[in-house]
This record gives sequence, C-alpha cells and structure tokens, in this order.
Amino acid sequence: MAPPVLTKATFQIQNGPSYDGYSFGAKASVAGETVFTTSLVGYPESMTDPSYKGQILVFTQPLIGNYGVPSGEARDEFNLLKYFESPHAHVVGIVVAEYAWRYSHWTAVQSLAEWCEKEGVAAITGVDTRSVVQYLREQGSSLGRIVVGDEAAPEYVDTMKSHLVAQVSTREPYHISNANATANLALIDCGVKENIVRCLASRGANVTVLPHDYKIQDVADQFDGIFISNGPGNPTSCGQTVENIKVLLEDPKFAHLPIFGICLGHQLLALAAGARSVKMKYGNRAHNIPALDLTTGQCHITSQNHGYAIDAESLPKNVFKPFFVNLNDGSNEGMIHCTRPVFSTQFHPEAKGGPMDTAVLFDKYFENIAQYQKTRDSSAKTAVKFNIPVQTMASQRVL
Ligand SMILES: NC(=O)CC[C@H](N)C(=O)O
Repeated sequence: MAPPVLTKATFQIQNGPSYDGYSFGAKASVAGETVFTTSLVGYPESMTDPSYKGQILVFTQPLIGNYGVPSGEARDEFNLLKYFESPHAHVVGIVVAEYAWRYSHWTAVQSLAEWCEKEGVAAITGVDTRSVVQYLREQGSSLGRIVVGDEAAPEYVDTMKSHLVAQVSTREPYHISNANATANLALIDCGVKENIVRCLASRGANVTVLPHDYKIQDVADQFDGIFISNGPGNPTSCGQTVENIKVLLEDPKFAHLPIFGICLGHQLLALAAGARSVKMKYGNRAHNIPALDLTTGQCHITSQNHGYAIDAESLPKNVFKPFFVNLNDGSNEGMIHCTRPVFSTQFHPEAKGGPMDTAVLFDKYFENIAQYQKTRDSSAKTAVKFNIPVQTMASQRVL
C-alpha cells in the first residue's frame, strides 16, 4: 500500500468558484453536471450506479477511500455482481475533502485511487467540499470540471441534454434465473442497479431484462409482473419508454398486471399517466432522507439519488394518488394506482448500502404478483414462453 502520486488539479464550477487540490485518480480532465451526496458510505456502489452517468460527484463525507474498493468480478448465486451496481464506474469524476489512501476492509482488493485510474475516473482531493455544497445549495445544480496538471480545460458539458438512458441500458435482452422461481418478471432496463435485480431474484423471480425502448406491450402478457428501473438523466428524454408504459396503463387487458417502478421508473410511470416532472434545485442524494407513507402514517428513512421529481399536483386524480412524501422538502416520493396493482417510489427501497427500511415494498410487489397469478389462466402461468431471444447469462451485461 503506497500513497498515490499526487498531481496538482483544479475543480471548477461554471460561473462559480474554483478549488485547487490534487488529482489521485485518472490523469484525465473531465466535465459534467456536478452533484453532491451526503452518504457516509457506499462510494463503490454510488460510482457504479448507472444513474450517475456522466456526473461529477462531490462527497460531503470528509474521508473517502478508507475501506478501499471491492472486487468488480465477484458474483452471487444469481450471477449478479456482488459488490458493484454495474460492471463499471459511471461518474466521470469525484471530488473529496481528504482522500484516505490507507485502506482496510475484508472485501477490499484495490485502493480507490487505483480503481479510479483503471476506470478513467478523474478524482480530486483537498477540496473544501462544505463550501462546494453551500454554493450548490444556493445556486442549484451546476456544471463543473476537473482539470488535471497543465491539461487544457475541457468545455463544460450539460449531460442532462443527452439521452443518457440509451447509453446505459442493455442492448440485448438477458435473463437472470432463479432455480426455485415462482414468478417471471420483465424488467425495463433504464440503467438498472444490480441490487434491484437481486431483490427481485432473491424473492423468487426469473428476471428478463429488456432494453429501455423494448415494446413491452407486445410481450407483457407473458410475464407475471413488470418492473421499471432507475436510470440517469432527464425523464423527458425517454419518450419511447413513456409511450410503451402508457399502453400498459391504458389497455384494459393489463388491468391486473402488477407494475413497480423505482426512481427513474417512478418518473416514467408518472409521465405515462400524464403527470409532469420538474428539475429540482440540487436534488436529493443521501442515505437518510425521511419519507412519510401516506397510507400508514409511518415515516421511513430512505436512500436516494435523483435530480428530477414528479409534481404531485400533476398526478391524474382518481388514477394515481401520492404514496410517499419527502419530510425534508415536501417533494413527491411515490405514487399508487387507485384501482390497479401499480405503484412506484422516487427513493430506492433496494438501498445499497442501506438503509433497508423500505425493502418491504418488494414484498408488497410480490404479493401483487401472487394475486395476479391466482387470477390468471393457469396455462398462461405455467407456459411462459419468452418469445424473446434472451441471453441466458447476466455476464452479458457489459455496460
Ligand atoms: N436514480 C435515478 O433513477 C435517477 C432518476 C433521474 N435520472 C433523476 O435524476 O431524477
């Protein structure tokens, strides 16, 4: 274990302050939307979460790196990545107050600096991240860049204008099998986190992961439930997915089909129902955000990572009602259909790394699935055909 070779670097915010520090990752200059997370742990999970595609992530936890980085190869019994949320880092850069190069953890196989270098992630240490966050909270999300050494500064780039989901969604359908499966689910992959697939597979599902724009309405009747995943960018750039979901919500033949959406999945479901999304001032990225369940009056602590939100006022009355509300800022945290087994959350019930308070929502989804299976023609239940050419191994996932 050796300290990284430090090169001078600068972190700059467009039309805002500039901070001098030292690069400890890839010796590459990068630009992207700058966002901050107040999570205390989980930097490998956050950095490999496809929802962070193209962003520069500022950590408010002052010491980052002290438990190293686990293996990106290790897989569980479903052939899903054990420690990462996808095979590669999706942030383009990270900003930390103090990089802790001495690391220790039983899962660690490399230092954060080594991993950032391999993954091409720019990393800067020595930045007063408290002042960065004060600036972002006042000015709102801003474009930023990390300039390493004497390299030419890259242009600022507003990644939210790109169709980021198309960059992270699987190109081909693939299949995660559970030998003891009791349900077959289709997952619309907008940039899914591995732990979401694990939460579904471990509760007894075979999961067929489909590209974001796959015509789900053509195959939905082959499945016991539909799941819509998290993902990066502006939900309004996912026009085709929204159109497809609209068919699921409107066609009476899908009236009993269970649907569950998380984060971007929630936003797309809401857009398909005719609601409106808004860009938040600086978003919610943390592991300790209180969300009130409006159906029970219970408050849960939730994990979140989003820059957009659904305007609860725009939810079509008598179709969807708000399910959860954020107790910090009053923003919408989910919705539930008035007559169908359809619900979604803005927060992450799969929450890796934690908290697990709302994992019970996966059980609720599986209750809906069991109910649906009872009402379905039993031949349809047992003779699921998967008329879709699917790869059988999760290792097909390359993004
Ligand atoms: N984690 C997510 O799915 C994020 C959703 C969306 N990209 C947002 O920023 O709001």
